[in-house]
Amino acid sequence: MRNVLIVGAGKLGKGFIGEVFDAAKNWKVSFLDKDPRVIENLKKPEGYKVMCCREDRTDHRVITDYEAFLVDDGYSVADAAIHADVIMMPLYPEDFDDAAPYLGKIFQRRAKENPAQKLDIICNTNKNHLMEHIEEMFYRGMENEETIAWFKDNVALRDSIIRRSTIADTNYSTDIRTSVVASLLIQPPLYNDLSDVEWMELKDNILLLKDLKLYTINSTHATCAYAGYLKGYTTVEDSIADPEISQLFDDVMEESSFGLTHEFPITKEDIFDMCRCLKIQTKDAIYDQLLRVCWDPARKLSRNDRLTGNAMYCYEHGLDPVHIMITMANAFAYDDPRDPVAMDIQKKIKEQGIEKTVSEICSLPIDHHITQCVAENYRKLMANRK
Ligand SMILES: NC(=O)c1ccc[n+]([C@@H]2O[C@H](COP(=O)([O-])OP(=O)(O)OC[C@H]3O[C@@H](n4cnc5c(N)ncnc54)[C@H](O)[C@@H]3O)[C@@H](O)[C@H]2O)c1
Ligand SMILES: O=P(O)(O)OC[C@@H](O)[C@@H](O)[C@H](O)[C@H](O)CO
Repeated sequence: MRNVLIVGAGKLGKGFIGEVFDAAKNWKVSFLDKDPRVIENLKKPEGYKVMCCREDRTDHRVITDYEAFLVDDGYSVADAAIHADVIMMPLYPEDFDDAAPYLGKIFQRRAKENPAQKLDIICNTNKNHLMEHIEEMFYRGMENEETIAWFKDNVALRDSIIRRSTIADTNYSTDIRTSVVASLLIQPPLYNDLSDVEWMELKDNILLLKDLKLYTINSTHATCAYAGYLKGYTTVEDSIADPEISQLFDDVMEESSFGLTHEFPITKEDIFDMCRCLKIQTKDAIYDQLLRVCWDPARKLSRNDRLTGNAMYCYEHGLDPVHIMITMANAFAYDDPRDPVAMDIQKKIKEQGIEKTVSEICSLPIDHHITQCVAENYRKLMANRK
């Protein structure tokens, strides 16, 4: 048996990563999470359920054979971390600032007790250009140069690209749905062979491909989600069935393709290849929640993320990103009270006005064409919403 430790046992951790390693049979799966509700639920004898929606069939999987650890001061996960062959980290970007130093501390023991076993750490976020920061966060937890030297010689810290949606009502839910249509693309090389784990694929050029994915799959996903929210829909499926939103989706994809093909040495075929999964219909719908896809609009609107980053590539290469800027305005109008970041943006708009808020959240000058157009779109949208 080989050992995988999954750090972050929320929707993706349980519903995608945990499920595929469990299905691979010769892996012992352990989970680590900081939320006591996640661990309490995972420790129940009935385990957790995943509805795996494939193109031709739906598998109803029940996963029971694993260990689950809470992040605690006693480091109860230490043994699992010291003997892991692979550590998967399906976390939000900001969570690495706690999770990596926590593991870094445990690695001080691993470097002494189990130095020869090679380790792969695979990060699972939608944020690009984050790996140097994550590496620094690991070192922050290590108090001596020997552990850092051991880490550099024996650990492959890698990024990945996630191309599937995995849904549940909460991160601690044990009833999860996942769309099984595309592999996890992992930056090579790894020390361990993952070829027995379905949906894991080594892929070169992850840095470029991650921008490509974020600026197509995620920009259109966000487009659909913010427009859908404003029309009162609650799922991606209902939203995309609306002809107006479907047209906006296509228009944003066109603009994204223009920006990417002008910024990078890639072709429309590369984009089509990455986005092939968007065209695959699963036999049963997963009912992807708009709340999850809209979640944290400040990150999604930040300078190098799926909306502003995309709009800037178009702008810099001479195309006015009219439809991406509609989506950006929709994101500023998104005001679901369950989303604290959206609430924070609404407060900023009230206090300092839309232009300053767009400039601040998107890190663009206040007199920039994109700032001005997004603010204008927002004003029109709000006038019609009254
Ligand atoms: N769910 C999806 O469909 C999906 C798809 C693509 C990418 N992603 C990305 O995957 C990551 C996880 O998303 P998710 O939907 O599973 O979120 P989630 O909120 O369901 O799960 C995240 C889990 O991480 C745990 N966590 C946070 N900090 C931790 C720490 N320091 N130590 C241990 N556990 C910690 C949380 O308690 C939570 O249970 C995000 O970066 C997201 O953008 C998700
Ligand atoms: O996870 P986020 O918040 O960055 O983005 C929400 C969704 O767009 C995202 O999770 C997708 O479902 C996923 O990237 C699969 O394409």
